[in-house]
Amino acid sequence: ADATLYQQFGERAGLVALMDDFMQRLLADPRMNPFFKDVDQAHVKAQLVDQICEVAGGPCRLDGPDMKSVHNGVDITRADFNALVEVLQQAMDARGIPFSAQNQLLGKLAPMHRDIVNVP
Ligand code: HEM
Repeated sequence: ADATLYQQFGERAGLVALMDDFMQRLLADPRMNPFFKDVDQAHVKAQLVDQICEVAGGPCRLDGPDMKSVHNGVDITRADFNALVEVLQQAMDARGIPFSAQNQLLGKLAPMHRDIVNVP
């Protein structure tokens, strides 16, 4: 059978490694650093692992506030959203996640912009 999306991300261990690298890249990116430098990075990474695991069809559930509540304390533009996606793509490339799997995940995350982008 074909590998599931969750399997193509290396299951939970693969997602933990991906989110560790992603957070390092967010902090290293001058566009993203101001958003993430002062947050509880370990917590955000752990929540992202659960969320992506769930979105990719794995056996996890994100337990936390909805995306609108999480992000409404921060001003986020469409350009900010696109920059975060770009950094995520770099992290996925670095881990050798197949392009088609990357695109499937991004297709599931993209509609969340409606709840996350809150500045015109
Ligand atoms: C599809 C895109 C995104 C997803 C799936 C996502 C998901 C998440 C999740 C799961 C959390 C942790 C929530 C919790 O504490 O329970 C979080 C927190 C956060 N996100 Fe996002 N996010 C996205 C886009 C963005 C963008 C574009 C920005 C800003 C450029 C951003 C900034 C933040 C910040 C600053 C926090 C920490 C909030 C805090 O702890 O006060 N996120 N995000």
